[in-house]
Amino acid sequence: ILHSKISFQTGPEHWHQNYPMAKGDKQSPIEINSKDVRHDTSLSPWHASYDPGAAKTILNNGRTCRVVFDDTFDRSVLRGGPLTGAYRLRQLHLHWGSADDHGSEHVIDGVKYAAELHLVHWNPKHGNFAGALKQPDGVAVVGVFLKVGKTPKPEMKRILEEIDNIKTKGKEAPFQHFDPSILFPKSRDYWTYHGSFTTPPCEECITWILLREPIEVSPDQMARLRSLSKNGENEPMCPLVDNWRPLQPVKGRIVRASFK
Ligand SMILES: COCCCN1C=C(N)c2cc(S(N)(=O)=O)sc2S1(=O)=O
Ligand SMILES: [Zn+2]
Repeated sequence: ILHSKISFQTGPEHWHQNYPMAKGDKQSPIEINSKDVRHDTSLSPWHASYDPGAAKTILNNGRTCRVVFDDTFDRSVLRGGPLTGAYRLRQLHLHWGSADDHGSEHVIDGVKYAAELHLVHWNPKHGNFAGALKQPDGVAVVGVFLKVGKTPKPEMKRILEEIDNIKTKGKEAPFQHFDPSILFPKSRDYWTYHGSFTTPPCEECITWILLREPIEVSPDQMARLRSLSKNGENEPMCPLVDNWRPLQPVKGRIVRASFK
């Protein structure tokens, strides 16, 4: 019998076959080892000034849960920190695991968090988002770690309540009057380094700003995230979990810290 084995080579170890950047020397995510981090006193604080009216929709694209914002003008912007100029907020999304002991993309001194929130901003000096992807200073992503705890952030509720309306791939729902800066932890401390998208085509256009202090989510909120399906509504339910990319080589890059 001819064993017709169709191997769908879609895993992260195969991305480079279609996206050569995936094997570049500035890939993300990476592990942050505090002993190798350099405290940079010249790093200024970062500031987000977001317009709640810029929030538009929330969707399940089969790979993550994403909130999209109006980025047609400087309406919701990120400034300061390692950045020059104002970067426009385009979307936020999450990466999470099938259990609480893993799920984040970046790892801090061996610690994997249950999830990682990414707020994606782009530099309007490059005209549009597509143009920004081609520039080393084109995109800035703020990463916020999520850990499971007893005092969940009430503001996380808003995103996770919407999840019931976008259970399957392709589902989109209005998501308005939302200021994502309410998701930020108290401390402004961050690490920053130059890296890439953690999904294909893996362009190396991202200034990563990873917040040191995690925010808390409840076990129920994590269960909701894990109740999303990778498949469409007329297909079998396939839990959308473990949508994180494995660690990539640091290749001599310096990670700077805004704190001692
Ligand atoms: C409305 O947005 C259209 C483009 C959506 N994007 C697609 C990704 N896979 C992606 C992954 C990103 S990550 N995990 O490196 O932050 S940022 C990003 S993104 O470039 O913002
Ligand atoms: Zn991401």
